[in-house]
Amino acid sequence: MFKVPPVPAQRLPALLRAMPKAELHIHIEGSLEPEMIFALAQRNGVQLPYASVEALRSAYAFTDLQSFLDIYYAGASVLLHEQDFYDMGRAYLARAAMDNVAHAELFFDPQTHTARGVAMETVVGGLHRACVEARAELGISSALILCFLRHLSEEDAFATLEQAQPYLDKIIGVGLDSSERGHPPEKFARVFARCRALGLHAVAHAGEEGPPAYIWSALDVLKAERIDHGVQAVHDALLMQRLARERIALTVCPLSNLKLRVFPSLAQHNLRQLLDAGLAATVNSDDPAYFGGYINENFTQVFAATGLTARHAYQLAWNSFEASFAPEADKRRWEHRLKEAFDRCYEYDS
Ligand code: HPA
Ligand SMILES: [Zn+2]
Repeated sequence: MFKVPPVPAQRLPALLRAMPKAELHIHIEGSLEPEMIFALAQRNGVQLPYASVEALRSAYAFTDLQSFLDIYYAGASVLLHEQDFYDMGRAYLARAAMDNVAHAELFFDPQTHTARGVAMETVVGGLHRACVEARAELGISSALILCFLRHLSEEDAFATLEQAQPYLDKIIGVGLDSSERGHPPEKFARVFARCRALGLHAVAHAGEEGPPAYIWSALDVLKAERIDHGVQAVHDALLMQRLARERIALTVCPLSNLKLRVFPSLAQHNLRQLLDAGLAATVNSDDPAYFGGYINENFTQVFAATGLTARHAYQLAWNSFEASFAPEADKRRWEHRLKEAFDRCYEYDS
């Protein structure tokens, strides 16, 4: 293992920003900034229940996951055309490249769009074009993960998979998101089995607000390869041992957890506990336009609040590459760049 050099505390934020990293938990609809929501509403003739960008932004005061989801789905209603999905994806990838994201795996929620009459082809086509062009023009690698909305039925999820069949070459995997409580992973056992048989990777949100039992069933029933959030695992010692032993990555989202009141303050976030227990945790932004920061902001704020060190930073970035679904050769290249960033750490200014 690479020996992480000592990094003076004042240089740590600059190192966090400069180090290459992968983002594995970003809902692309959650990257829609209020300005873009208004611009798309105007372009598409969609009426919004907010008078201005400021009025919309001031509605971003959440008390839990559901209070966020209500406004998040309303924001996504301005997306109608292939170009809209392209613009949204491209804007996120440009922003992520500025944060030295080498690779991003983008969640998208097709049911939010197909329910409004938008075709699957429009959604996947626009997002895929953004990924292809961003790689060529910005050098950022990316991939798409189709998420099923867990508050909807198994039947609806199967219909969505059916609609996605012609575009499976543009999708690396499936996920499970939306309202967690009352919608356990086992509700989607058969859909996930079908997806895995089709060669798709599987991930699932579990243990954000829901109990450790949902993490167990995401692993055992859905065969999820990563757990999105997973922070409630600390309440189950046996589960913690399993996650550590099997190196199952948790895609942790500190600012999301703060804004949705999963933790009362960032200082009380359990990221350090997860890392120190040997879990393959990563840092991600979840829905950056809604939660007050992109990935680097998540890194710098959670490090400042919890006293994480350069050794943790290296581990988090390394975990993000290891846990990604990218080709092994890409992972090795990014991990080499990561080491170089740490070797140059004396160059970074606070
Ligand atoms: O954090 C989240 N949890 C569940 N569903 C979501 N959809 C967007 N963000 C989230
Ligand atoms: Zn999420």
